[in-house]
Amino acid sequence: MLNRKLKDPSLIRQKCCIDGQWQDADNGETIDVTNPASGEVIGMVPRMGTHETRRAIEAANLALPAWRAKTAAERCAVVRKWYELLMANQEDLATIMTAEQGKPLAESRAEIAYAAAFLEWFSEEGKRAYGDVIPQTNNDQRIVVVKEPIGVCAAITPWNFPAAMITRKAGPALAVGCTMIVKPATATPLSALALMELGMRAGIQDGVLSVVTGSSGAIGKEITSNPIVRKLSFTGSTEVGKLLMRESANTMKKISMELGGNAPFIVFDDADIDLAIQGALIAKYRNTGQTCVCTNRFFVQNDVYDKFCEKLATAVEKMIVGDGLKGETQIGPMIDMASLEKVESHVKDALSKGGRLLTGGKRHALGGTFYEPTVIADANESMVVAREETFGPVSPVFRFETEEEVIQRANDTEFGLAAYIYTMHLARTWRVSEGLEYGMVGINTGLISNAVAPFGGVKESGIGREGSKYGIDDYLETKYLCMAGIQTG
Ligand SMILES: NC(=O)C1=CN([C@@H]2O[C@H](COP(=O)(O)OP(=O)(O)OC[C@H]3O[C@@H](n4cnc5c(N)ncnc54)[C@H](OP(=O)(O)O)[C@@H]3O)[C@@H](O)[C@H]2O)C=CC1
Ligand SMILES: O=C(O)CCCC(=O)O
Repeated sequence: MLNRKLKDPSLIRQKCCIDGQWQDADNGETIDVTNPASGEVIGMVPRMGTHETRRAIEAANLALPAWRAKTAAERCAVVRKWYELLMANQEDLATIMTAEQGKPLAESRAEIAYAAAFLEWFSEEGKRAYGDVIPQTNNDQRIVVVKEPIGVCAAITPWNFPAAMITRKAGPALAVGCTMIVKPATATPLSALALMELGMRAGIQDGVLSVVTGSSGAIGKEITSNPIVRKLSFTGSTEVGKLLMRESANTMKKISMELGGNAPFIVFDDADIDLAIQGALIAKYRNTGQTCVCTNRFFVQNDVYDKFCEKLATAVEKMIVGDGLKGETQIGPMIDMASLEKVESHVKDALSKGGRLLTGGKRHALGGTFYEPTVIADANESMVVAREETFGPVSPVFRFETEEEVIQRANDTEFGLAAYIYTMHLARTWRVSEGLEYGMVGINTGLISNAVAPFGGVKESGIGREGSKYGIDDYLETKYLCMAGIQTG
């Protein structure tokens, strides 16, 4: 039983919070929440739809005037308190996350700290939504620019980061005076509801934040069609992102999209290979390969190709697969059977097109949705893994000869989220970083995520930036005040 593992079992909420009230679905329907490591049902949440979502939106609209009228310091104190409560409950929140998502407990703890860091950062940055005074072109006028909260916002979030993707959106929204409705992924609602519970304890007022679980189609349609919602922030697949963008066009919402990737990880001959292996393990196998910034394609230069493949396979072979709640686990289960089957099909395709299996390559003996961490050498561009995001623990390793060639191959995708390069050559670092059509480039590191840095992609990987000082802009409107009559008044 999950609640027996928690210091504070009241963090497990199985109702949604709308307008400060914990509620069931109008028709009483529920959805089971399962542990992907065991298949065990660990809870149930309401299957809400259009009407409940509309009520949450209306409550957010009613709560907006009072929330935006508070001073930035007052709002930011609440967000800061929320941060403190996340950290005070880190262990319980991590346990809930691992139970419903599967990632190793150490990664869940790290995600709670990462999620909390967004609240801490925006509780400070929210006080700095500065405007401007622009030098006038006519002495009778003053040109003043003010920043205002955009209004009622909505967040639709994925299962792979059940806490951080919520705080990365709700933190800036609430800090600058917006209100928000969150629709978490159906696979991981308990983390979202636990965050909501802590948000209420922190003093978030009724209606300022609501969490609605249930039918993604119905909730999504209400969010995108309702004119009250002025902004939608989405993290998830490119396919759903495009659909939501199309649906939002009619009401001309401001949009942030954080979508899929096809990250290249480029290792040059002059790289520190051991450092590159360390980075590769993080950039590829974190969250069992299920992050949008996970490496999808390794490109390794000729002279170090064999050495890199051998070292990577040796390190990957040692990774411990198992239930994330067990302390030693490094690779948890895939989120569901469909994800496992996608990984299987990518591996099968790669091996049928000349890939050389160095380790892994099949379902793990533990059964369920566990898959062996895998390394495939001699990858080539005819393989599906070259084009599609695998979203699983598979490393295809491509060989390259020249810098120009690898930049061109790395950019040969519709995606442009994260890229990684390993080289000790300073001028090359600049050339390659500038040549890569990606929103983020890790240089001699496999871990780029940081609340103080701008996270986001180019091309079909999305629109907008989250985290950092840039992440606040998406929740603000710029208003221009033209003040005349200065000389005559
Ligand atoms: N960029 C990223 O970080 C992520 C990328 N992905 C990629 O997408 C693939 C599929 O994963 P999946 O979880 O299905 O991703 P989705 O894009 O389907 O899910 C992300 C969120 O969108 C919701 N959603 C799904 N369909 C709709 C809709 N029609 N209207 C409104 N909301 C909707 C989901 O709800 P619900 O859970 O209820 O379906 C979830 O809350 C992965 O294998 C991976 O390749 C997935 C997650 C994150
Ligand atoms: O994978 C994702 O859905 C985005 C979050 C990843 C990160 O912030 O590191």
